[in-house]
Amino acid sequence: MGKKGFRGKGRRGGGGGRGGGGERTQSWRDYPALKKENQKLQEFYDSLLQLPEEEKTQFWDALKRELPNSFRFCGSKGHALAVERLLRSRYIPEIVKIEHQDGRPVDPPQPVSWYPDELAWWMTTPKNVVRKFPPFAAFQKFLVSETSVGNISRQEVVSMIPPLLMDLRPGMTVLDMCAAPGSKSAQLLEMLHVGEESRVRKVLREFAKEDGLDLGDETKDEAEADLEADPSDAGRATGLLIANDADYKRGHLLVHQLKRLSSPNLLVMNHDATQFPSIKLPSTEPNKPAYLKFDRILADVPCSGDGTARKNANLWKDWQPGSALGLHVTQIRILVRALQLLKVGGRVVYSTCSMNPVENESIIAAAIERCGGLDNVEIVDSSDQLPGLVRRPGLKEWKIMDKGGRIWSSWEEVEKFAKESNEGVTPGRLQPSMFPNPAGTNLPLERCMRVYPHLQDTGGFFITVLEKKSEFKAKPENEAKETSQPNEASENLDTPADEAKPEESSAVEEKKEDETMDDASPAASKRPLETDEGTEVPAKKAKTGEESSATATPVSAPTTQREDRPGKPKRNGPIEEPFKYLDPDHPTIQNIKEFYGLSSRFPTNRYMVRNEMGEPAKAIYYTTALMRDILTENEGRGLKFIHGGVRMFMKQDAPSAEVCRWRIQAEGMPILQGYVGETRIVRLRKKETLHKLLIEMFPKITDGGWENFEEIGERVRDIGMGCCVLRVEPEGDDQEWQERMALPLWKSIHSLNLMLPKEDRSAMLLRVFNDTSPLINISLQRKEKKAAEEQPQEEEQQEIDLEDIPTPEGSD
Ligand SMILES: C[S@@+](CC[C@H](N)C(=O)[O-])C[C@H]1O[C@@H](n2cnc3c(N)ncnc32)[C@H](O)[C@@H]1O
Repeated sequence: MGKKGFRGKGRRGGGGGRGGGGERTQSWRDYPALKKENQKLQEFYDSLLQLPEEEKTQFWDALKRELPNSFRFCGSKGHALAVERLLRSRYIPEIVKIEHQDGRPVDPPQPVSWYPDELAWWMTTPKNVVRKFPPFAAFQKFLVSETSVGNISRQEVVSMIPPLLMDLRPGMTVLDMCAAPGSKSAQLLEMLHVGEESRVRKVLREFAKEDGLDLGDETKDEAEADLEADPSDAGRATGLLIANDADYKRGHLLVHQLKRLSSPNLLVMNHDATQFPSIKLPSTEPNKPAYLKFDRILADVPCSGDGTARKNANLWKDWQPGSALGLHVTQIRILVRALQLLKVGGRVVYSTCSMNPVENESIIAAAIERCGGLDNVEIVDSSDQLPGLVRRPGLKEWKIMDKGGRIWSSWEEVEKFAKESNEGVTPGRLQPSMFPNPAGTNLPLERCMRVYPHLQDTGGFFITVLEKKSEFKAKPENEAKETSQPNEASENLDTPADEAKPEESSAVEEKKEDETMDDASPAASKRPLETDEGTEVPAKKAKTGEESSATATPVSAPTTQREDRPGKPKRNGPIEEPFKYLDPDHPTIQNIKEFYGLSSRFPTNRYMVRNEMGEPAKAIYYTTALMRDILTENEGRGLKFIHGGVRMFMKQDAPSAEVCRWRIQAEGMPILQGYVGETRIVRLRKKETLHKLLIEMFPKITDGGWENFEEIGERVRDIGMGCCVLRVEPEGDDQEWQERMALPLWKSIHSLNLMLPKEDRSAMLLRVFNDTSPLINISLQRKEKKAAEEQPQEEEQQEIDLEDIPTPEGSD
């Protein structure tokens, strides 16, 4: 659709807001188009893809058009579906009223046909039009608000494909090797948690029955819950996702993105994936160390990213054949390492947002060759997966464009040229593994999957699913090369590692992160990952290539813990705080248990803090049992863990000694709430009661203020001070008032406060009440009123000080 004009009514095109909104007609104007031409790029793909003339035009037209706007509903399925319902019922009816300037109606968002459960959507109106054009304002607000709280992921549709081909199931151990900014990791994490909510509710119902409590009829969801899907931890998800990125800053972007999913099953690491270290597990046999192997690995590697030209317009001027050539060796190493780390029977999904075979089919062929061939690694036929997704088979024959733009069909041709015309020197950056290997023609490379922009109006993408058939000892790089194409004269054989230096190879600009943190960008690494300050390298490179796939990669020097490397400058960023688990008998844990009446069924040996002393100071985290084993077993081994665990309790100033100083944090609430005793529970049923608690911060309950709280009034008047669980159990038929939740509520001497970050309050106000009014800080209003008076009363002053403290933003 591109840059066409639009017209529509006012700023409230999609509804929303209790405030005003004009009825002006608005139009969105064109802006000067960037020149989208690159002669070498066109020459290369015309020669490589050999598309029929008509299709060739469609291919280039699509690559030059602006990308459709796409997004995915995320989080637990029930919640994601609730947010998706709002799109249908509240926003689409308004979007269809918007018109192009020529009177054509705007296409409303549509579900992506091949994405399960209609959770992925797209619309032809580009992102920047939705962002800037007033009639889309309410819809844009919805997108931004739900993105900020983690219910929507603004993700390019092709980037959603790789996780869907992983056949990932709850309970699995999963590694995402190049994970930042994290949209695919988010998908993987959701898959690990599939069915958890209903499993947990079913188990809690069984516990209640054992305790002689009647919870009424089983819900449909509970009746359908499959406890066997992940049976060992009272319905909770036991799997693990390690999201890794070599870039420290992008690693933290990853943490920011994924923290919103509040998963105790997520560990974020910061390693070069070509040398991803072996992770120790508690051993079950004496003198026989055990190491973690993965069921599933995603290798969404750094690439030249020519498939993203629709949204990275700079690619048109920046594209150089050398960008792809320079990443080839790193990509092979990452894939070989992935195959080594995999369990037999496990799957690696390899993907790039490039259409260049030197980053795709040649990597698959070279990695299989280095791992010992098809007996050890199979290319999985995924043609029956994702029906509706139009794709093309992988190439069996291809050509390579050298740094200077000359196109070569085979390594023999290169060798001949080097010998006869170029004084034995190979043209820039070429090497044998880049070319179709005559010895490897039996590889079913047609099982690889190519997605081109014109097939269904997307970016370009490449995906291949590999399965490990048996353990192997990977061939060293040189040996693999010599076996395939020996050539003593080639300069490349002498300097293969140099070719992979990412800082040389990334001609592509790293993607500018906008508020959506959309991915599918190339993001090739921009600095040396394998050299400098040897102590930082977690696993020796030579060993990585040569070891058996079953063997551990040793860690060369401990670097994780603060005390290990005092004052040492760090390649990747500051050293992270250590992870220390608390003794279940620790007085703080005992105090928490007592105050909240926590059931003894809830595990107490998974609480962790992040400081050298191992004492609860600011936050207490909760992790799965597997993560605890990993973090404790690998302490001091030099592994760079940058995030793990969900904040379960936060330190809080309390109004008296009897009140527990550890409030339950919102992100830990879904895990813990079913185990909290009745003494700390408040049950809310009416929509308007929640509205009051969301919009008002610190509403007063003394002096009869509790009477304004409807069905919870008496309960909040009588319950002891401190943190309690507000169980939201909606009643009535309102479709937008159906979702059950548990939220932390703090009771002070005079007031109440929902312990939610402001952006969560605002997002919930918009979602449940279609209300965009600003929050009202009652405490602040009172404070201002008092400041206007001459002498504030001492007791009142004290109340304000106490109430000013318990806001989650302030204390996190
Ligand atoms: C294409 S992006 C990954 C996108 C990501 N999978 C997603 O869906 O959001 C490639 C990532 O690889 C990282 N990277 C580059 N070289 C790496 C290496 N040797 N090891 C691990 N990560 C690397 C980059 O920092 C970048 O974040």
